[in-house]
Amino acid sequence: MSKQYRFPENFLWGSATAAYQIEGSPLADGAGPSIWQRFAHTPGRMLNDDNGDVACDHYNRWRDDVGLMKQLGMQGYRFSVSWSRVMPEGRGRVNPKGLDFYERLVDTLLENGIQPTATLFHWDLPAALDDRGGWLNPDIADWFGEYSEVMYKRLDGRIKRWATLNEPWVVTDGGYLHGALAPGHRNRFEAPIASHNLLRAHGKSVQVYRAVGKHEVGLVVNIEPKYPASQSPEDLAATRRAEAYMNRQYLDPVFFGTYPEELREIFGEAWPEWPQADMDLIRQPLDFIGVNYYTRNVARHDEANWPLKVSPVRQTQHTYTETGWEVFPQGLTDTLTWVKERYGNPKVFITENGAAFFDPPKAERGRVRDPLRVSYLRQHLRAVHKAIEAGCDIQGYYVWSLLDNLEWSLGYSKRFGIVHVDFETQTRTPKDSARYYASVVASHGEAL
Ligand SMILES: N=[N+]=NCCCCNC(=O)[C@@H]1[C@H]2[C@H](O)[C@@H](O)[C@H](O)[C@@H](CO)[C@@H]12
Repeated sequence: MSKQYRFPENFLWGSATAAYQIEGSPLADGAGPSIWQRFAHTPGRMLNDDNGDVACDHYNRWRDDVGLMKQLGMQGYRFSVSWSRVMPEGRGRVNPKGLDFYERLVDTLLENGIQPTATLFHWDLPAALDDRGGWLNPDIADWFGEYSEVMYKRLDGRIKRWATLNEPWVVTDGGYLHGALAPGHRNRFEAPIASHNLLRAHGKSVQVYRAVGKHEVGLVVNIEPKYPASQSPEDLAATRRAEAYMNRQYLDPVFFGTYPEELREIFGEAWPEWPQADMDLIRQPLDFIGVNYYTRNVARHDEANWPLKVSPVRQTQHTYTETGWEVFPQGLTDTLTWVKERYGNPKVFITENGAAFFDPPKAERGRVRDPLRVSYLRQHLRAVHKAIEAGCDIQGYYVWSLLDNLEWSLGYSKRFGIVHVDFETQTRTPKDSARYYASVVASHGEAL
């Protein structure tokens, strides 16, 4: 075996999913609706009118899915908790059957030697809270703190690593600025408020964890490195705006207590003055940062592209995935070294990395060949190793995703899983990429 890809002894190899994308049964056993339950049942919002009523039926098949992770040798599993399954109205009443579901899942993961990592909010806000303004209502920081306390008190210790939020940028950009994701708003004035309240809620949750938790809590962000299409002043400024908007908007407040100045430039009159008390709340010390990496962006100035005035430039020399993302593994190394240099080499887990390539709706004689995904994983894991060799404190990697699942408003049209799901029969079939990833895990990276 080549020794060139040696990973740290305690490096954790896992896979990741999210509640609304895999569980199904969104209203079972006393669960309340989330905004994604509402959004997915709103005509015209979802490709092919797909929804999460069944998804991967993980709510009923969770034990077999843990068995699948065991079979693949997974050491960790990152999942998300459906807030409205646990608290149907988002605050106040706790639904014991909702809590029981996650407790059984966690106990079974532990019995199988798999470390659970839970994300408290992965986009599926309780609909009852959205009725009260959702992320636009400043009270949501306390609502999220209350929900966090329920989860921390019940499961901390068995869960030793918590993430408060998943990708506040996507929630804001998709849910409040461009409207492609729930709750489907398109408002330049709402987006900064929602984004700020997401960070305030994160800060409140971390404060609660420091009071009742004994292990680790962090934040998961998507980072997409920006490269200028040219060295023209316009393209360089556009690249800086895009980089501030997607990559610094969340980590700067958390690490420095300040927003990037470009945000006022981008949002203009729609960017409020934020109280110092808010910035102090957001700036809670964290135990780790989760980085989700998919692709890079080559940015050019585009006066017409509201409000960022930036557009991507397609790179013809590289492969693109089914979601239209360039395969660019060097961007992962660049992202990890950028985080190290800008934020003082914090402990990082790559909490999502993967790709959608075309896979058939059904396996053929028990096999699903996905060479492009095998190549994607190999290249990106090598990119991680390169960052580790550059001194980055990377402590784990979760492939997105364990299962083919509901790709939000793109429905079931995009398959990210290393395990194929036949959505007619719910049959799971490990793809070639699952076998490859399992061999990498078993060899602790040497099979890369
Ligand atoms: N150009 N461009 N932009 C790329 C920006 C990526 C934004 N989307 C994500 O990161 C989502 C993350 C989410 O956690 C998961 O729930 C989603 O299923 C995956 C796959 O979509 C990724």
